[in-house]
Amino acid sequence: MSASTSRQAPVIIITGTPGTGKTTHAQLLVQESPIPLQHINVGEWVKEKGLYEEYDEEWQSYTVDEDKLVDELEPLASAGGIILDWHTSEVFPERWADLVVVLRCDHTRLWDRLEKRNYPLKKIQENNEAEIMEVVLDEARSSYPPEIVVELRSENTEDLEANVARIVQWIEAWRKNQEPSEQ
Ligand SMILES: Nc1ncnc2c1ncn2[C@@H]1O[C@H](COP(=O)(O)OP(=O)(O)O)[C@@H](O)[C@H]1O
Repeated sequence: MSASTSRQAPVIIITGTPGTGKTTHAQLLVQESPIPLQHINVGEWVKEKGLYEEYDEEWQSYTVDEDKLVDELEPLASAGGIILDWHTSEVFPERWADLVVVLRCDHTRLWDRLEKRNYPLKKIQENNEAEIMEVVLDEARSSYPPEIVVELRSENTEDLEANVARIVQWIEAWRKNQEPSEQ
């Protein structure tokens, strides 16, 4: 049920606690992918397209209008060839997803990355705790079939390069699998 046979290119969800490296991975993947992929930084999309209900000053984040977001993304997901980069995944319907990558990072390293981003202390603490408690991983595992959910470490550049190479291999295999149904 996960992969749509009519799609010419897959939908890849890259999720993980803020700071684990989703955007960094997505950007490199766009460069390395054997087929064109559009990187959608969902948080940025929400802001640009006004797909939110309100801005929460205390948490310095937007309360997303999930129905609007799904409606906006539906045509792109149906066509395929996108990377959805967001810290939560359950809002994306299972039928969209061909691969769900969950990035993980040591929590002390994550703390440093979020501090550099000038996040308020409360937000750093919350994200740090979420990473320790595997909140994003649990969410992905409870939203998608186990065979399409992959947990990858994102501690350093070696990890980044190895992860992207692995996703590229997965794309090649996905393409091969699609061939018989396209003829
Ligand atoms: N695997 C990695 N190796 C080295 N630095 C990384 C890695 N992943 C992320 N970073 C760094 O951590 C910071 C946050 O990365 P980013 O991709 O913006 O995370 P996210 O999109 O998950 O919030 C950036 O400064 C990025 O360069």
